[in-house]
Amino acid sequence: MRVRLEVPATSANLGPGYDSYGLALDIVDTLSLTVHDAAVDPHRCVEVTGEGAEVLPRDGSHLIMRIIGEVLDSEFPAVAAELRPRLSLECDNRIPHSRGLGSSAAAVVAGIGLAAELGAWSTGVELSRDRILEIATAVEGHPDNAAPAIFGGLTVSLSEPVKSWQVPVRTIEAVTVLVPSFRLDTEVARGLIPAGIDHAIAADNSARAGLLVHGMSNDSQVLYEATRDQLHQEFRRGAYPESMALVDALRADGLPAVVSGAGPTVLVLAEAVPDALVAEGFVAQRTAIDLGGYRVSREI
Ligand SMILES: Nc1ncnc2c1ncn2[C@@H]1O[C@H](COP(=O)(O)OP(=O)(O)O)[C@@H](O)[C@H]1O
Ligand SMILES: N[C@@H](CCOP(=O)(O)O)C(=O)O
Repeated sequence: MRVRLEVPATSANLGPGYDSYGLALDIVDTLSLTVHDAAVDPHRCVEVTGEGAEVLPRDGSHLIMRIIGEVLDSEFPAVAAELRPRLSLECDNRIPHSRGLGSSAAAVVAGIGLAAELGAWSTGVELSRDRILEIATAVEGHPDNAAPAIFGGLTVSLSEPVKSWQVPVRTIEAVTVLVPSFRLDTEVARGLIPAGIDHAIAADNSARAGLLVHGMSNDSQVLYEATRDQLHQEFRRGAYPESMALVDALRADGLPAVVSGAGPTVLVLAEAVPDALVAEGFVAQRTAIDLGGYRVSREI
């Protein structure tokens, strides 16, 4: 028995929607989980091609394998001990790591989705996508990447209680990501956010977050005003100065540019960016919006 799963990259925040807004992108990791007849070598149960192939572990400490094991234990305890030693995983990774494109959320969602499919096959019990979001949010600490990876499109999510809604995207079909070669660990970037925030800033961000929904659904002309943020990007400027310089230059040219997630990738809510504006060290890529979230299928 084999389960195949494709999971999209995601861009969180979109400017004003810190820890709540996210967009699924057509940059996809493909995973294949095999259930063998007998136990496999636990030190060599994972194969990786593409992003991270040189550094990711090949044993049960691999993030996706670890999540599969934890979800089998917690959600499908009757079959977990019998299944876990017989699993091997193949990963074909396309989502860049530590660039603000939701690679860790994609890995976590993939692990839960694979475990859910395996659990359903062996017990008949289905995990809903809402439950998968709850589990992924508990692991990630925020729902904004996991929600679009699960449901697709543009999502607005709450952390308490964990809940997410899809917002129809009608004004744009694709966006541009400008991906640098340098990395920033999301945990490090989260450590730069202050605990409290000025009331006027919160009010301004709230207005722009509402406007962003209007911009994505009805009127792309408002996307420039809608994407200004004061909740997170400025506090992190010192951690990604090149990205903020690029955001500033793109915005000076009238483009709705923001830092993607915790950075350092820059996201522009437009299908193209003039070549002259692409700063050295960044690679511009047009990417369609993924509308369905992760896809899973069984091969028996
Ligand atoms: N497909 C994957 N398989 C295994 N580990 C992964 C995968 N994707 C991400 N990770 C882990 O997550 C780390 C990146 O997480 P993070 O700093 O949150 O960045 P991102 O913004 O890309 O989510 C990687 O260095 C790696 O340890
Ligand atoms: N809201 C989070 C989003 C992190 O996204 P990632 O793709 O950088 O992991 C934050 O801004 O910290």
